[in-house]
Amino acid sequence: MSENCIRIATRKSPLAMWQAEFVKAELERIHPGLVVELLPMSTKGDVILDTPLAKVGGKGLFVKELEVAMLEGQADIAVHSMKDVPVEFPEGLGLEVICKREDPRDAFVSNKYQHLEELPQGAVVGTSSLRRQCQLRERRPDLIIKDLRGNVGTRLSKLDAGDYDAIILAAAGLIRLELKERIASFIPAEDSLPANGQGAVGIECRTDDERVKALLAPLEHKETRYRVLAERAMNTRLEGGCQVPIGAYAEIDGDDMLLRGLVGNPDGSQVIRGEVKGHKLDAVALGNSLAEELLSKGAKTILDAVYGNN
Ligand SMILES: NCc1[nH]cc(CCC(=O)O)c1CC(=O)O
Repeated sequence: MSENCIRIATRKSPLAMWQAEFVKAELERIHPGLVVELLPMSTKGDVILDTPLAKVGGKGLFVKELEVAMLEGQADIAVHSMKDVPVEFPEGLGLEVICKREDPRDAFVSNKYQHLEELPQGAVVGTSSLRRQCQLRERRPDLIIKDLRGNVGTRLSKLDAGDYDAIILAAAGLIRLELKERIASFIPAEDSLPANGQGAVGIECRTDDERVKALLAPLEHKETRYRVLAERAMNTRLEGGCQVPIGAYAEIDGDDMLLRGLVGNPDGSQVIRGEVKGHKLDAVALGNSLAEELLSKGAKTILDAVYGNN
């Protein structure tokens, strides 16, 4: 591949394309003369759109094809929503850069109501995220949760068609796609603890590609990396697949990190919460210790039931 070119493997969804274009623009701005090309691809996760994600199973549905492209040399880097990146990378690939985080909160989107609290008894809420479902049901067992899949645009059109009273989406995706005005209200982390990595974009590349790694380095955002490291460490220790509602959210103030986590049942009948505080440089240790705390408080029973380890 030419010395002065970088090829980005990306999914074709508008959000994935936005993220790839963002990285392209940043790289071209920082390295005048560098040519950055996009290689848009379909992934298994894009193809199986009519099955609830929790039932599709298998990790990394949205990244595998991109990784093959890098290993085979058709592409140099892949840009991912950190939320969708599996904890382990194939031999020869690694997550070189984590970019500055967008708003990590979940967003309440509705054409009729401003806030979650305004929803009447039995209102229909769209989400396919077990994490969001669990936290909604915990407070409002009366709500009817209906599955909602597809790209951000598809989800909004299903809301507009009247299929739901409200839907929950990541604020970051809406903001990036210039759809911020669709957000009726931001749901505070206390009420809907975000998924690990939500709102952060990561860049994967071949671990031995020093040329590409040097070009990518200026895009790294340290604070976001510590936060995402802590959140992912918690998830990793819990072996969090997509069948279990798990939330993990780290914040940094100076050198201090506060990491909050939860594990629950999809129906919200059991929700286990915990938090740890420590130095941001101990992000991974904090994630591990929070996972241990959650396991000892009963998360183990929930996980065993879901994974059939009894
Ligand atoms: N699971 C799909 C997905 N992956 C990343 C985002 C949003 C943006 C982000 O978290 O960076 C979304 C959509 C959503 O959850 O509403």
